Amino acid sequence: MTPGVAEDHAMVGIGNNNVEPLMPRSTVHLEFNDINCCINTFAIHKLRFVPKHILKGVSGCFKPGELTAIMGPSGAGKTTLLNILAGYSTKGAKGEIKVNGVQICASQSNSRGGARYIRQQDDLRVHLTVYESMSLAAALKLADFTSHERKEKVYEILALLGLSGAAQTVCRDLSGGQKRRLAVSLELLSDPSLLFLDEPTTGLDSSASASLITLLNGLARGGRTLIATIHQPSALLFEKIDSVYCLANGRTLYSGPRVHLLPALSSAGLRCPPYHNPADFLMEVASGEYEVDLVKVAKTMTHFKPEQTAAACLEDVPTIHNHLSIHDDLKPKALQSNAKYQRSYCKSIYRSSGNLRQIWILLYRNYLMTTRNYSLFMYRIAAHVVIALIFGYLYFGVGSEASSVLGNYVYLYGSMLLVVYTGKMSVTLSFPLEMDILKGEYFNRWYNLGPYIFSILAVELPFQMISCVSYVVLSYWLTDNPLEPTRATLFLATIVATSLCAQAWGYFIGSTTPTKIAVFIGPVLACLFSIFGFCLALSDTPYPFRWLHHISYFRAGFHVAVHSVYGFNRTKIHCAKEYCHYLTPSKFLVEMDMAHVDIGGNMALVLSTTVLMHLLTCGALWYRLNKR
Ligand SMILES: Nc1ncnc2c1ncn2[C@@H]1O[C@H](COP(=O)(O)OP(=O)(O)OP(=O)(O)O)[C@@H](O)[C@H]1O
Repeated sequence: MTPGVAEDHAMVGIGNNNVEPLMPRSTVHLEFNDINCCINTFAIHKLRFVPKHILKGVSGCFKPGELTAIMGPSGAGKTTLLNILAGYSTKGAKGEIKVNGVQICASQSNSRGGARYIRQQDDLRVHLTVYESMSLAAALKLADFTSHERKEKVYEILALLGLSGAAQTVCRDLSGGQKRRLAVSLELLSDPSLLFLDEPTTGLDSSASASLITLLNGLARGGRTLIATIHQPSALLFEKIDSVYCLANGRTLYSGPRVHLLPALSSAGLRCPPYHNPADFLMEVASGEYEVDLVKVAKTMTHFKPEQTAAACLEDVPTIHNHLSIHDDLKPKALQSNAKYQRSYCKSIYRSSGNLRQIWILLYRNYLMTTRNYSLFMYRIAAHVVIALIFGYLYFGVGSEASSVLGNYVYLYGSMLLVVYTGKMSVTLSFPLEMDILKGEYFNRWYNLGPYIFSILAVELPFQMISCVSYVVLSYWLTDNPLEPTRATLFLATIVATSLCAQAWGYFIGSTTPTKIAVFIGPVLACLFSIFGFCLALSDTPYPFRWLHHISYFRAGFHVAVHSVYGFNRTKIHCAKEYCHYLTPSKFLVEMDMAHVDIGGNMALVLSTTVLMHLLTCGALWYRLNKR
């Protein structure tokens, strides 16, 4: 461990009982000014795009040591604001964000002081246990820790979030509240100073919500800046919130300490009835139930708390730092004068593991998940074996009989179609189904895209190969096709390569099209490509469609497969009938327009298409993950 990191460990309390456990290494002041968000949406009745102003010049600041609730009626722009502040989605955003005084543009998607974002949906790997999820995340995020230190940290966080008892529970079986707490625990591993949570209490009952908010409050007390969108907290829950940021129709209605909310509302002539939940009252006001001019109300409330203006935000830093016993070096003056220092100050000092180690950890994670969910893989192998038996039965012995050459041709075509469909369709939904969780993990910097894709392919590629081999070995033998090593090996290699090419297409389609389109575009493309070379000879193909013949990996694979069985000067085939039209294999190849098949060229087409599709998939995923 490097000396610098050892010091940092001391600061976060690892092995040091004098410091508050799990205290972040730095504090983050988040200030934002005049944030606007305008998105062009298509208006069907006007048949054109019209601008939709979601946020209209909102400003405010969030301080360390506080849990701030972003509240407001549905559609007020809470999630949009949270996304922009976190840098998660900045589409259509304008304005200025300052992290410890360092300015960034709202439309920039870069780091907001090493922020972590916990989204509304539980992005958990359901087949892993709580402990496995935590220890794998720790292995990815805490490269400089020894395994003993990582283990200690995992247990420390699990204890803090009340999950010690559920450590060996599979995530799928956790309650809603436990899932939310685990989502928080996973991000706490790298001690983020700034944590965004989108509706953490949605779907939880009142007691689970209360315990989660209490916990978030405790985390904020450790010096973190916690910002959560909360729909309609109960009075009990509201008590645990330090600051309130309320939006109404995309404008700031109130920004300030919770305890000042009711006096501020009163100053605008809005008195909360006795025994009424202040949070409910605020929501009623924000929803327009009191028929008051909300812009005027907001203005009056701002005047009620002048210290809540953005300029006052940084002035509070010394107090907070003193309160948190942060290192003397991290003083506000230095923060204001040295932008470069401020940036490093905000960054997470926890070093993520390198690419090779990420591959190793992600492979292990995939292995664990696959062993827990092996039925899917078993079904796939079983499907290939069953189809091999059915084809073997239907086309029994056709490969060695001249009168059944056309039957064998259909078997070869059917085999190609099967491996193309299974290769493509088994992975088409891989990325769409993974996308949400991948986005969350990638945004929170668990790993890089390269190791992630490698770890997926390292499991899927061998598996598809095994499926193809089990199909070919059985069906090829039952149909009595030539067992000469060269022919059989070439046939097997062609089938496997074509299937892997279809698989690469499946990944590409899944990573570029919406789920519902992906599931039908895959078969449509497979069907289109299969026509060329099987039903349609090149000479019969109209000129505008000939390029499809040339780029069809299906055609290339199919021609090589047929050639491996009937080409290479195969001698006359046994004829059990009086007359067999295709007694000579070369005659069959000539009539099928396959007399001259360029084996190398076709295989190169299949392999290069495979590589190209994987590269395009990487590019598409990278774009989707980095597009904000
Ligand atoms: N990408 C988008 N394109 C068009 N409109 C959008 C987009 N994102 C958000 N909106 C619109 O902006 C408004 C605010 O959305 P947002 O999700 O921020 O509200 P919210 O306050 O979080 O609501 P809720 O509490 O219901 O989740 C809504 O009317 C929503 O339809």
